Amino acid sequence: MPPNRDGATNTACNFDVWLRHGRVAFDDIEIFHDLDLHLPAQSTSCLLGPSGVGKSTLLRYLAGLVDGDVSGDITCSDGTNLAGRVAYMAQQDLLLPWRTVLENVVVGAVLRGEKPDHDRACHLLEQVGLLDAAHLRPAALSGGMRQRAALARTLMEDRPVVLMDEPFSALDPLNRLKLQDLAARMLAGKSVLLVTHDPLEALRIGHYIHVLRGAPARLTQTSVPNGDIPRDVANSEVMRHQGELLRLLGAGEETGMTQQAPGHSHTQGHNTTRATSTNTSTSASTTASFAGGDNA
Ligand SMILES: Nc1ncnc2c1ncn2[C@@H]1O[C@H](COP(=O)(O)OP(=O)(O)OP(=O)(O)O)[C@@H](O)[C@H]1O
Repeated sequence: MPPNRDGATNTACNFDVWLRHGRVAFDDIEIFHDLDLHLPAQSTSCLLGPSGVGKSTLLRYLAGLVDGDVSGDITCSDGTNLAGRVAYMAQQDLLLPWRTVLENVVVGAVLRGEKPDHDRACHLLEQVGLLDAAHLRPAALSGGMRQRAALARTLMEDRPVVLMDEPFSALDPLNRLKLQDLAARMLAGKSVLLVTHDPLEALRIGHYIHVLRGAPARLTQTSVPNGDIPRDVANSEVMRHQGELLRLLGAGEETGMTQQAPGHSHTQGHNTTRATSTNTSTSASTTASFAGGDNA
C-alpha cells in the first residue's frame, strides 16, 4: 500500500467502476432505471441534482445498502467485485456519542473483531488536525471537527472507492473550503463519488461532474474547468462553469437565467465498458452500520 502525500497508508484505486442499467424502485415508483455511470480510477466524481431526485439512493445502491426492488450490473475493470472495496460516508457524521474521537475512528475494526491500529488512527487524526482531540467525545466537538473525525474514520477503512453523501453540507463556507482541501489531499489516489448540493464544491474538487434530474432520474455529465483540484474559487473559469451548472440545475426557471447551459457534453448511455466482472450485491464498510451495530 503506497503512502499518500501525507504519509498515511493509502490503498489507491487502480480500477474503473461501471454501473450499467441501474434501477431502484420504492413502492413500485422508479427512482431511476437504465442508469449508467462510469467512475474512472483515481478520480473524484461529483453528483449534483435537486432534492429528492435520488442522489443518496444512487450512492447507497452502489454501496450495496438499498434493499428491495433493485437491479443492474456493477463491474470493475480489474475483474474483481466491488464488494468489500467501498467506504461509505453518510450525510450525518454518525459518530458514536459514548466513544472518544479515537475510538470512533477505529470502530470499524472493533466491530469486525479486529485489533485496532491505534498508531494509524492517531496518524490520521494528526493529518485532519484532531490529534489533540483524540480523547474527547463527539459532544465536545464543533461541526467542522466532527466532520474531520468522520473523514478520518472513513480513511481509516482505507478502501479504494469512497462514497460520500454531502459530507460538508453542515459546515460554514470557510470550514467547507478547508475540509474540501483536506479531503482532496487525503483522498488522492482513491476513486470518490461525492454527492453535493453545492455547484462550487463540485467545481473545486470534481474531476467529473454529473447532474441527476427527472423522474425517473437521468444522468448528464457536464464539463469541468481545467486545472488541478482543489481549484481556486476565484478562478474565472470556475465562476463561468458555476453559472452553467446552476442553469443546468434549473436555476433559470426561478431566476430568469434562461440561457441553455452550453457546458454539458455527455449524456448517460454513451459509455462503453471494459469491465470484466459482474456484481449487483456490493457491500460497504459503512458508518451507518457501525452506528446501528454498536451497543458498547
Ligand atoms: N428506503 C426508502 N423507502 C421508500 N422511499 C425512499 C427510500 N429511500 C429514499 N426514498 C425516496 O426516494 C426518493 C429519492 O430520495 P433520495 O434521498 O435518494 O434523494 P436525494 O436526491 O438524495 O435528496 P436530498 O438531496 O434531499 O438528500 C425520495 O422520494 C425518497 O423519499
